[in-house]
Amino acid sequence: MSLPFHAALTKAHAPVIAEIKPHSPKTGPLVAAHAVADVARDYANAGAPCLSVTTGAWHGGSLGMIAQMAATGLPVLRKDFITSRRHLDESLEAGASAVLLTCALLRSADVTRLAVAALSIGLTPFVEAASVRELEGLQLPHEAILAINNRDIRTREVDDGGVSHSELLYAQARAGHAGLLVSASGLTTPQAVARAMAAGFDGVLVGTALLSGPAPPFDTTRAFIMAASRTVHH
Ligand SMILES: O=P(O)(O)OC[C@@H](O)[C@@H](O)c1c[nH]c2ccccc12
Repeated sequence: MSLPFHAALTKAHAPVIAEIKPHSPKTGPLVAAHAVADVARDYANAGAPCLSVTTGAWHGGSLGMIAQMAATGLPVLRKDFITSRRHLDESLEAGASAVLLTCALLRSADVTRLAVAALSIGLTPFVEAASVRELEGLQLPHEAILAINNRDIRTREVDDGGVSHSELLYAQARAGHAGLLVSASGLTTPQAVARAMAAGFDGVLVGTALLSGPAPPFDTTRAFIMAASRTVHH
């Protein structure tokens, strides 16, 4: 039996996790707090199967935004620095369907422990790794989602800063995890999304680009959704 966030991504025609990051440390304000519910509705209407929100204060987020976004009926990923069982319970109570576990913050044994604990209360663990070393020690339950974070400071300067990082780590990630693989962060164009899908990823996560484009979020999201549409194989 598959949990809601995992199931929604698995069966999506265009597996785009659309994220709201109210404030970007890099680009400044992206969404006013009062507009979170409206943007979530735009994402849903544009065809996103799953949503994500950064709840940390440094991103202008809050726990209450989860419920505002879950009101769309779509499952919501909580992105925050989650390091304890208490954070998992708090996420569930706030209405989340999935939680971020960041490899850079946790020992790999703790990633596994928290992933198992998340699943036991019905939350999908969304585990973010950014390097060969972080991937090496990982032992994840099959129902966890493994995301390659493209924002890796160590390679930012030698690649194009985005999807090529996912392409480089794809084979290792696939070999180390039997479940879903997502390319996350730094996907700035629909072309980058198409490349991640062509590389073999099961989905993508996009935040800033949906909110900072010249067009309204609905139109931008449509373009990213089209780029992620799965080609039908016979
Ligand atoms: O806005 P982008 O480049 O599409 O990236 C989103 C997301 O991955 C990023 O916000 C993120 C990655 N890891 C995190 C940990 C906490 C909060 C936020 C994040």
